[in-house]
Amino acid sequence: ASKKVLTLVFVKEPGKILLGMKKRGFGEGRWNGFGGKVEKGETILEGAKRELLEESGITANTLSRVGLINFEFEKDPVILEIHIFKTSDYNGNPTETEEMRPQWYAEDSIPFSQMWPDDHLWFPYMFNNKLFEAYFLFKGMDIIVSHWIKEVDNL
Ligand SMILES: CN1CCN(c2cc(NC3CC3)nc(N)n2)CC1
Repeated sequence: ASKKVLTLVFVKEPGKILLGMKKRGFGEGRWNGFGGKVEKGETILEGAKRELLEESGITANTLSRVGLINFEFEKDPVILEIHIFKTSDYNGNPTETEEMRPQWYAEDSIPFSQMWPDDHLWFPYMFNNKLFEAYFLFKGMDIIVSHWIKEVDNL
């Protein structure tokens, strides 16, 4: 199996979270945080900040770690390793880009039915500031065959 390292960043305000509607590509039609691939010559953190800026117009001054998830798909050798961050220390206003249409959501009305099916399982860890590691085995893009989530002290 091979591993693809990806990032995912959430922008937070008290009681609110910024989500983006993915307009094309992987995850199109689902609300999510902002992220993408980590390029050669950049750290995961640099990649996360770059993708946030490219996809939302927001510059994160500091990112804090939220969790680490490995996703596997039946019959597919490529594992996605997603490094998840959040920020509430940032500059700029959410701006629609070719990739994403940003919108603020109250934390108690997240549109989970229009998001990846794993999200409602690990979002509570993010909201409760519990650092976590997780693994999900998917069948296609909509069915979780198995998963685990554990709190960790550090990643
Ligand atoms: C660069 N992007 C970041 C977001 N990402 C995913 C994936 C995901 N589930 C996996 C079954 C697909 N769940 C969330 N929330 N985000 C895909 C790669």
